[in-house]
Amino acid sequence: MNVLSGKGGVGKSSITTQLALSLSLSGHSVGVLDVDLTGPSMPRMFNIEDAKVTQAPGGWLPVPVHTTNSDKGVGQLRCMSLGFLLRGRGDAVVWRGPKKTAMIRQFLSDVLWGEMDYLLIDTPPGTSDEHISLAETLLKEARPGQVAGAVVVTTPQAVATADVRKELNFCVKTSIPVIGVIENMAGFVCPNCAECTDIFGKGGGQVMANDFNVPFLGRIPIDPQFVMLIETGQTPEYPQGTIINGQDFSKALQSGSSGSTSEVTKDASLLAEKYRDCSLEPIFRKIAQDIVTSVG
Ligand SMILES: Nc1ncnc2c1ncn2[C@@H]1O[C@H](COP(=O)(O)OP(=O)(O)OP(=O)(O)O)[C@@H](O)[C@H]1O
Ligand code: SF4
Repeated sequence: MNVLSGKGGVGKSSITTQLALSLSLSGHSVGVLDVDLTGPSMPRMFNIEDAKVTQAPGGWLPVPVHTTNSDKGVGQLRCMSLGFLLRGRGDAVVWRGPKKTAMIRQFLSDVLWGEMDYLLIDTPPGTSDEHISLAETLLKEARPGQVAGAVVVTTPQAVATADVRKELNFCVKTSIPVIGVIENMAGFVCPNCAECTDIFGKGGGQVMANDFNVPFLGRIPIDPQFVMLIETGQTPEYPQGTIINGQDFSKALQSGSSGSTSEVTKDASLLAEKYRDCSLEPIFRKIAQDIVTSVG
């Protein structure tokens, strides 16, 4: 599935990482392909910036992020990003359209994913060359039923939703099925009392989903602890008595996990363990389950 938005900074990459973690923690084999060639952020978000991609006969081997063993099965998460091929962290890609298109084609055809239940593709904002190339290649090379579709991310305000409407029109024009719309940054979770306030308004995502007759997958609030987790890999720490969506997160922190039955194997990234202590985890888990049900 493809995570898209017409607007930058709405949280596509963060949502891609969290959906990928939710899916792998529930026993699926997941690949994450970062085709944001001008600003690849997956290596940073998964805390695997120093990893190197290995060239094997027949293609590139993606970077393993983590493996989980649970009653639901063995979940694996692997990632491929241009970021691994750039020499330094700050290096930027200044290629023109045809070179970008060629690289995306190569990413889609030359990565040896192995067994995989879901491939999540994180795209740059807009409806640029990358998107058209990606849509064309995906639709041309996929077997019937293999392209699940696009998850479109928006924020609640009107401006974001206007840009995101263009993205939905793009999906209609290029015949990419839309799995659903996610409204991110929907309200702010206060770090003191966990009260959620709708600072950017409310409901733009739901209205847009209704207008395009596509499913609305859910609202994700702003949680400063989530920024810490994503940007620095730091464990979320909620004050005593923090109840979010009916779950006591301060208690979860004391016990070291939020009650999930799955165990992270020794080689697993700490990120997966920390992720389970974040208030947004139950929301992402529900959205991931709904996506699995909808795409099969
Ligand atoms: N629900 C949320 N709560 C708190 N912070 C968030 C949330 N969603 C995203 N962020 C933060 O917002 C910033 C932008 O998010 P992200 O990089 O995922 O957006 P993007 O749409 O992928 O951006 P780009 O258009 O640059 O690719 C990041 O610092 C991220 O940690
Ligand atoms: S939500 Fe409550 S605790 Fe949080 S900043 Fe506002 S008044 Fe203070």
